Amino acid sequence: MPNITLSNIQKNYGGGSPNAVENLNLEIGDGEFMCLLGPSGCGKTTTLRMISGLEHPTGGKITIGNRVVDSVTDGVFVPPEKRELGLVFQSYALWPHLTIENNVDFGLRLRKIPRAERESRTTEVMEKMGIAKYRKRYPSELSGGQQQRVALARMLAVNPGVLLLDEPLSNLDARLRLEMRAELKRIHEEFNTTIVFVTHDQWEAMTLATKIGVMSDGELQQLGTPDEIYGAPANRFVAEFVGSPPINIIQLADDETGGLSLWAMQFLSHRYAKIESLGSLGIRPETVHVAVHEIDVPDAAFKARSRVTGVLPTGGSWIIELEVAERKIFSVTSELPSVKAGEEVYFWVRPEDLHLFDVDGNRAPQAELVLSEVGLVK
Ligand SMILES: Nc1ncnc2c1ncn2[C@@H]1O[C@H](COP(=O)(O)OP(=O)(O)OP(=O)(O)O)[C@@H](O)[C@H]1O
Repeated sequence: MPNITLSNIQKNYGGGSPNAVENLNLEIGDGEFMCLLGPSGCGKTTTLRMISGLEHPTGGKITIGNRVVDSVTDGVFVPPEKRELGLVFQSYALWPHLTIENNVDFGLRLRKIPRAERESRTTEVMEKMGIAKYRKRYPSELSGGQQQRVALARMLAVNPGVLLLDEPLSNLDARLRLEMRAELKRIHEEFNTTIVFVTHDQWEAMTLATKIGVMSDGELQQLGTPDEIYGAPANRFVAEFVGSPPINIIQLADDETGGLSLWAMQFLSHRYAKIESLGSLGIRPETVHVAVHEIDVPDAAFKARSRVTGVLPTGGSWIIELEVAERKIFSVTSELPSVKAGEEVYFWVRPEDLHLFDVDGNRAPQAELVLSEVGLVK
């Protein structure tokens, strides 16, 4: 199955608008489940449509396998139907006048596949997708989730090497979404298909992807595995976009934020000499520990005295809201908290759990390394 390579891809829709996609370089490997993740308007759909050939880039080159399918400088453009890709968009239009079986069969007919082969292929895919029992029904007689599965089956029947999916689960309720996510993951494993999936839903991306490309304002912010994106965000945008509840950010070198910023700077300057190059400190809520007594806090930890202002059950876990020097810090725990609103406590964080960003908001890995090494030495 082919690799897809985007080199310096740019897209401008004209009319004086800014570039919808800017200097995008992306390599999608064989068998990859790549999620393009980002807020509304960041250029995800435009990118997917350029891969499919539904949209023309205004700069750069796209290669699928060994074939250049788009090259602005060389004037190459391969139309969508010649790219051998499967497409499913938010609205997964099925043919209303055709039965489910004929909808699934549709692409095979177009390709003039012999009847016996068509029948066996259609049956196989419908059985795998759990829709064989609806084969004689019409789309209007199925639920949204069932129709979604028919749309996927129709695509899988022609066995495309690559599936391009644009928010294909956005119309489903929470339970069906979950089921369909599991279904997609299964399809990916079973059919060994390369999948490019567009979503603004971080959970969807984290649960499905082998690689995530986080986009903002037409630019790729980070490309990495879900663990890399979550555990080592390349900049503050990625850190704040991924994670729920969101990462706590403490702005450094800003006297007006008061005590917490100052304590953070003191803590960091004891361990990391070049404090002036740092701009902010990020702390994921699940790494914020709460202790009633100072003695329970490890020596090397970053700690601050705080007050519990709320304990919020979320079903299976709790968010503890803490206030320190007029700032809110959120902690998440899966164990029933022993603290109550109004109590004075310490919150503490292991040095290796601190995310450091420079003044431009980019991750400062060297500083983190120094910090965690020094931090562990008592
Ligand atoms: N056909 C078009 N003509 C002009 N501008 C467009 C067109 N399609 C998209 N844009 C603009 O390009 C930018 C990127 O849009 P795109 O649809 O790729 O974003 P997205 O990340 O997929 O957003 P969403 O999640 O809302 O679908 C936006 O500013 C959008 O307004």
